[in-house]
Amino acid sequence: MGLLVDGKWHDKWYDTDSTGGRFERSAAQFRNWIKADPEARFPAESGRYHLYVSFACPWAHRTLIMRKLKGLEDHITVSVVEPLMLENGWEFGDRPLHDPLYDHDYLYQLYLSADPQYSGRVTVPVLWDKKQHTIVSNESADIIRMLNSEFDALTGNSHDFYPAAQRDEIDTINETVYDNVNNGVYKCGFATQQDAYEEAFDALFATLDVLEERLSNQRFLVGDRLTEADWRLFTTLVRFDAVYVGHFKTNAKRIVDYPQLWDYVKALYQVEGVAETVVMDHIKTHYYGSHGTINPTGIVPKGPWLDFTAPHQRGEVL
Ligand SMILES: N[C@@H](CCC(=O)N[C@@H](CS)C(=O)NCC(=O)O)C(=O)O
Repeated sequence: MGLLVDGKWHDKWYDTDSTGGRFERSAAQFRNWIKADPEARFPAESGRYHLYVSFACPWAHRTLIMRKLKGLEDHITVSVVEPLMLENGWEFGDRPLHDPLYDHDYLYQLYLSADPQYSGRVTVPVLWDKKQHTIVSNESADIIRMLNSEFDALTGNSHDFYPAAQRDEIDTINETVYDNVNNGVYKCGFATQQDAYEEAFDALFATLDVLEERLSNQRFLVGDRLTEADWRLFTTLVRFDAVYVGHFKTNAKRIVDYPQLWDYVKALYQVEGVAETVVMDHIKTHYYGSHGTINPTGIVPKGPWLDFTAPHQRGEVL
């Protein structure tokens, strides 16, 4: 685990000394947009863009799901890094976990080719432009919106996961889910002081209780149709019992203990194409094996046994 400073790699864990033991996620720095407009700097074109992801990462996972649901598999190529993130950060390996574009050993080399003086964390997902050899975006929240709308003319796929009429509601729920759940589990797991951990833990379970209640009255987070808000929540829920409960100490309850949330996560898992984006082996190997300060032995627990394919009650989903 490390970061680049003025173009040089440093092997360094997150700094929580200056924040009272609290983990604070830094903002993504490449924030360009692919546009449907052919005159744009990054126009939507088939075969031009590549997604670098980790199967372990919940943020990258959103982009894989959106690529799948928007029928973009023939238009945007993808490659997957090694599950372990160690002293050199994300690494490429032997096929199929190699870098198919440049044969780099480490993801930070890709960041350096986009910006030789880059300072910051080297994160997945990365949306890469093969034509200009640069990073379009390393912010998953932006990437899923581009995939949702900008390639529709190419694919003819008009599923809209961010419909105009629901945007305010989606943005509002996203904010709570991001702070307290998506990032909330990391705030628990990476806290280095008791009060910082407990604060994040309380906010996480208070929010899960609210979501459980909300899902007892409606099928999805925003009314009756699936939106990006659901996919953003899903990638955390699907990792929760297998990883966060133990590794990040988020153990007040498991997702299987919440009847609505468990039903909901199964329903989303069973949407066509989604199951193959959930690679539990990479997920468990990554978390338990990459964070030496949290799990020094690197032992990966064998359980739990979760059946996301069991029947659910949420009706037809997509
Ligand atoms: N804001 C980014 C966050 C991505 C992120 O933090 N990814 C993690 C993997 S789950 C990562 O690559 N971390 C490496 C690091 O922090 O050094 C997004 O949503 O795309």
